[in-house]
Amino acid sequence: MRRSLAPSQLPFKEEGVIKRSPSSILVLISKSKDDDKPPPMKRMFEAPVKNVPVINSSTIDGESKKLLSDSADSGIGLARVSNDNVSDFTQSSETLYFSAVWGKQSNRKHKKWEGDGILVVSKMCVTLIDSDGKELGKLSNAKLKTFESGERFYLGSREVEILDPISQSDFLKGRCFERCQPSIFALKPPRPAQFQLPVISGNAQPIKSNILKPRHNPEDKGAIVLPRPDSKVQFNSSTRIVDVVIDPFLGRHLRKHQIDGVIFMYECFMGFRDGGSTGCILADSMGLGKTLQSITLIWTMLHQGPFEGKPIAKRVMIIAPSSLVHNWEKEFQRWLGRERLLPFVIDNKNKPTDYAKQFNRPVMIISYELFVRNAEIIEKIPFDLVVCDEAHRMKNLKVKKSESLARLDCGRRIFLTGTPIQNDLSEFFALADIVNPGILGRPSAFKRIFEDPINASRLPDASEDVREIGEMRAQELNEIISKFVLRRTQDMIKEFLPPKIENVVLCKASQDQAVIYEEITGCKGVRSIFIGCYSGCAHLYYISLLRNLCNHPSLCNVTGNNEEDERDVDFMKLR
Ligand SMILES: Nc1ncnc2c1ncn2[C@@H]1O[C@H](COP(=O)(O)OP(=O)(O)OP(=O)(O)O)[C@@H](O)[C@H]1O
Repeated sequence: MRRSLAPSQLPFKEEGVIKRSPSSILVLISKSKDDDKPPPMKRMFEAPVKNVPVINSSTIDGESKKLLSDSADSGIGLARVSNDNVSDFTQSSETLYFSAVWGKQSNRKHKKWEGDGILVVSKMCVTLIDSDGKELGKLSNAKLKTFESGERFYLGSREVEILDPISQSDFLKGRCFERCQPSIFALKPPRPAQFQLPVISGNAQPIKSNILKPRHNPEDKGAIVLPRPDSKVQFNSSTRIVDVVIDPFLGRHLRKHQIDGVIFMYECFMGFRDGGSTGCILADSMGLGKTLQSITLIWTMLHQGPFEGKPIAKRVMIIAPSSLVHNWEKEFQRWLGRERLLPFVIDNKNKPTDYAKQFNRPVMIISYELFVRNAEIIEKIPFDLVVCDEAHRMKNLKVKKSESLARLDCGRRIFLTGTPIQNDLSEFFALADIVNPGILGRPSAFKRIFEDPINASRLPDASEDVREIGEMRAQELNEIISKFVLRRTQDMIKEFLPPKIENVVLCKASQDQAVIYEEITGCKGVRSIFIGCYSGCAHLYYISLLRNLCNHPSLCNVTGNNEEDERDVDFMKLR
């Protein structure tokens, strides 16, 4: 989207001053018996009579005139008239796209446009879409009119001005829509050095050395050095850059994919990746060691930083399901030992207010339930990093934990989850929007630009066009999310796992199980499934009933949903 052409900056143009692009005029032609008559005042695709000139064959050169008349002969079609090369789109099925601005119809000279939009001009119709992907109006069977930069026309109750052509690929990928906004949390520059009183001679401090040493030697064998800020990152030129090296105490345990994961999280955390957002989702599948990767990053950030070597984080909060809170504590102990870092675990005795008062234990671990209950107090603690384990719990933006988290004044957020997309893309949107506010745009726009076209393209009866646009949008979405989402599968740790051994052990059914089994398999519903004439969809119901029976007969709860089956299976006999 061309922000320089924001509606507020585009007043209506005065009569006769519309600038015509010298290189390209696009003409939409519909052969009609009215074509030779002057257009009535408020017909679709006609310029407002007062201030917008209508392009017709008398306003263009000879060659173009020929093209127009040729095109007009063949009915509805598109023609591009160009000064240097003339190409005929009359028979073409090509769709063309333009950026545009739109507003209410009015004759006021200095009116502000209400919004940016996109015009989709196909052979048969012209559609105006707003910058959120919402269709604002459509015109089919358009009458003879022209398209070029600066051209204005009416579409329904709106007036539209064409800006520039958009490439087909930008439209198919959804790039022309307004969506990616940078995170609201900009990278904080290092704090300026504190003012120091001039000292009396003789008591002068030794001159600070210009060379700062990294905490661990980057030259050591096996040293893991994190990336330095590059030219994309803004910082004061006098700031000294120091290598950040992972503590070898942890580094020697890290597997290759874990090193990559720590580097990825570090780059996001520091805003070094494209887009500059500072949140990320580590979506490695189960067992890849997301906890160790997070602990490594936390430990590094608590002691080091690339700018003047100053640590980047002073306080870190880890939010986890209550069943995993002590697991986190144990993992800290396992990898760092209590003498290096003793996390502050919030429970009935230790409150967030106690954590806020002390400075020796920088890492606070809290369950989601206690986090929500203490949200108001926690909001006042200046955390530099928040890590959320099993973050798919935030798949709904309206639940309290999501709302409380979104309110935290800490832009450095790391979400850990093995299942970032559980059911649909709107759940993923919620995660992304909390971790990097605004990165996927507004929810309604995301739905229209990505979710709906992608879902539509996966339906079995999707047309070729629908499939193409869905695939392109999916590709584009992947590209956007790859900046802040990292996912690896268990292939990464295959080499570290012992071979899988499967043992099949057959167990004889008990007498009760055998009787119930006969009851179930002999009932009307199951019999009709077996002979293939069951019209309902109770297959899964019976499968889970039989699976429960294998575990224990008392799990066959017949007071379930399916009344018909309940009547059919006479479990009362068993009691
Ligand atoms: N480099 C390593 N060397 C040895 N053990 C490791 C290493 N990385 C992780 N582990 C161990 O593997 C186990 C699984 O790790 P972890 O719980 O972090 O996985 P995860 O990705 O968080 O899985 P989940 O999605 O189930 O939470 C843990 O017991 C952890 O201590």
